[in-house]
Amino acid sequence: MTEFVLRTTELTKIYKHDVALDKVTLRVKKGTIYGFIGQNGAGKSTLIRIVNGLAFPSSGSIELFGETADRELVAARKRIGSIIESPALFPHMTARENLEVHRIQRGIPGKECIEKTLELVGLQEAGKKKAKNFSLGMKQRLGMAIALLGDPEFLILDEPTNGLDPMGVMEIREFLKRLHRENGITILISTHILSELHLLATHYGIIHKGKLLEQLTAGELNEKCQQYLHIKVNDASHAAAVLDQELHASDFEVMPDGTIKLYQFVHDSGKVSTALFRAGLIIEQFMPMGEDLESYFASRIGDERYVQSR
Ligand SMILES: Nc1ncnc2c1ncn2[C@@H]1O[C@H](COP(=O)(O)OP(=O)(O)OP(=O)(O)O)[C@@H](O)[C@H]1O
Repeated sequence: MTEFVLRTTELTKIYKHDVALDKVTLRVKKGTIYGFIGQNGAGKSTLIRIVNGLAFPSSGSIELFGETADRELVAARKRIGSIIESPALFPHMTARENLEVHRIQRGIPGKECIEKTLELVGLQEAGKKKAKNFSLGMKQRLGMAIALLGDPEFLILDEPTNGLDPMGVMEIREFLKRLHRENGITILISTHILSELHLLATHYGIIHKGKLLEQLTAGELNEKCQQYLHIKVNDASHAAAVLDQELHASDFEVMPDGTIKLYQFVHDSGKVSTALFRAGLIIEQFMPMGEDLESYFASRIGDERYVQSR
């Protein structure tokens, strides 16, 4: 069985005036949550549309569940559930009725899947309420329910938290985590807001102006965004001795300019300042530093506005 749910090779899409995708080679491993990050117009929706068979590439290829031939791709797409832009809902129908229409349209046998899916997204109590009267969060959950009908192995969500308030964003995040944990589903989620993916994605792909700039795991990203205490004192070697002997710190660096980067005690910095002070050192600078995910993303795509305010 193939290790990858989705692979694209040098995928390119050229519109009349725009190169929407420029030789994108992307890998989504089975069982991962892939955060697909890029600003508006970066090319995320174009890639998702091609994967779903809603647009055709100008060149390059895609592989879904190990299949590359056109005929096999049609069958492979049945194993995908997607929400692209706003979910297609019938406003005058209840959640249950909406699901029933989609079930019939997609030829999914057996009505049992409707209750199961409503329960999965927490809409079993929505009762007679019509979709037009749903909150945005409920609409998004109903959209997810539609995507989840037929037990897809791969869920693709294009900006699923668009317009949601922080509570709604958190709700969706918790729901997706549970779905991933309990059902082992592979998820690709596109967004231009990196913080929404924090604590959710296991892998990241950064796309900018149609080019895939980087793919990395959550662990690699965290390492790049490592937090540390920036310390400047009147005597760096004395301070290093204090860190070593008093605090038994093992992870710090004395920089050529005499400042110290201490990668431990970031959330317990009082201990450090007290030890330095007691040793008679004069503390000139003392602050937590490091990139957060948002500024790392900004620095990768060269967005000066974010980089300078870091
Ligand atoms: N049907 C189309 N015809 C012409 N140009 C298009 C078409 N669809 C997308 N584009 C262009 O391709 C580029 C990538 O657009 P795309 O919608 O894929 O970006 P995105 O990352 O999904 O952004 P957003 O978050 O705004 O949807 C943009 O420059 C866009 O204007």
